[in-house]
Formats: sequence, C-alpha cells, structure tokens
Amino acid sequence: MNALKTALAERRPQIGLWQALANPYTAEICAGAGYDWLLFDGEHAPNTIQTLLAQLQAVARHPVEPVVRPAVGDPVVIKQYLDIGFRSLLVPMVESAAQAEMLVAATRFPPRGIRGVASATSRASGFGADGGYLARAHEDICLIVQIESRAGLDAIEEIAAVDGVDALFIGPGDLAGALGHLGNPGHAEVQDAIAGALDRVQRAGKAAGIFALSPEDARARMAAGACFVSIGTDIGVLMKGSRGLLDALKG
Ligand SMILES: O=C(O)C(=O)C[C@H](O)[C@@H](O)CO
Repeated sequence: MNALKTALAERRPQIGLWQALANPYTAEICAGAGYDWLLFDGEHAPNTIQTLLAQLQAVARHPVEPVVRPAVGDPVVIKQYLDIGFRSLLVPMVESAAQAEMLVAATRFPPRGIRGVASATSRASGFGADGGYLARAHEDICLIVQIESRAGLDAIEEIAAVDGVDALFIGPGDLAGALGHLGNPGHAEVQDAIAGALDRVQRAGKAAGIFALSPEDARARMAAGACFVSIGTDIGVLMKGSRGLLDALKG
C-alpha cells in the first residue's frame, strides 16, 4: 500500500524535502527527519540509475515515500525507475491529456499499459519473490505531474481528468520563466497564476502540490488546499546550516 497515494486521495497534507545531492548518506539522514516523502531528482541533480538505487536502498528502513523525478516523461526511463523499486513519480513539464495518458500507460503492465516486464530480475518484485507483483503493481503507483508552462496551465482541467493521475504539482521556477519572469517566482503575475492553478486543480478533483519557496509559503499553500508540498532542498539546508554555524561563531 502506498501511503502517499492514499493520503493524497484523502487530501491529507504530505510534506516533502528535495534530494539533489545524489548521495545515499545524506538521503538516509533526511529520511530520518520525519518527512512524509523525499524527492530524488533525476532532472536537475547529477543522478544516475545507480545513484538513485543507492539512495532508494539507504532510505528503505524509514517510513518515508521515495518520489523520483525523471529528467523527462519517457516510458523507458519510467520503466527503469519502477523496476529498481520506486512507486511514486513526479514527471516534469506535462502539458496535455495525451501526455498524461502516455505516462499512466508507462506505469502499467499490459493490457492496462505498456510497461515492460522483467519481474524476475527487478528489485521492485523482490527479484521475482513476489509472485503477485505483476497483477497488483499498478495499485501502488502514485503519478504526480508537473504544471510549469503556459501550455500546462491551459491544460490543467484536461490533465486532471486523466484517470491514473494522482496529483498536479506546480513548478514555480519554470513557470516564472515561462511567464517572462525568469528567476522571479515571487512576481505578482506568477503568484496569481500559481494561486489560480492550485484552485483549478482542486476544482477539477485532483490533489494539488507545489514546490514551496519557504515554510511560510508552504503554510499559505496548504491553507489554500495544496496537500503535496515540498518545503526545501538538501542543498539549501546544507548551505544555510554550514554558513549559519560560522556566522554564529563570528557573531
Ligand atoms: O520549476 C520548479 O520550480 C521546479 O520544478 C522545482 C525545481 O526544479 C527544483 O529543482 C528546485 O529548484
């Protein structure tokens, strides 16, 4: 049972932390911090299938859901990520129902979809030990798609209507760039677009998520109904903590 998938279906807030260090040690430390989910970034972090596997194994003993972001919504990459044991996906730059439907199909074995079958050698099936994996793997898949372009904003309702999409997640950084405010997600036009998008997602009957820019931002987004919210990154924590410690000594 995928607790994150269930919580999002029930609209219970789920707090996450981005993992961009591509390191199993820091992932294991963050896994013990109490977050509901950790995002392992294959888009903007120096991750490979091997580094992602090492991080997945490092956090396995903690009650936290590993969510992986492929660099692109490619069925081949999704197949590999599911085979090593990820169940929850955050797919960037989704802009149409057709694209969302392809992503759902990529997470399902035939006849429901197109996911390739290698259960005897995949970690996800216990290397073949789980004889029921092929039949029920789709039940635990949590598919979250990113809305972070003008086209994505325009297609929110049609994307939300796709069966198998569990949540729609706003990427403020890319959205700011798409709206002509690169590097300035706090711009009024971007903030208005984000607020409207989060409302539309919920009205369309799906869970809404966002990459929050601060704990204060996260509180405001959750007050507005977002329930899949990341509140920072491992890199940000390390940058702030390392510099803050020195500053505290120097007074
Ligand atoms: O567009 C965004 O913002 C996101 O999708 C989040 C970023 O990619 C994440 O790497 C934090 O910078």
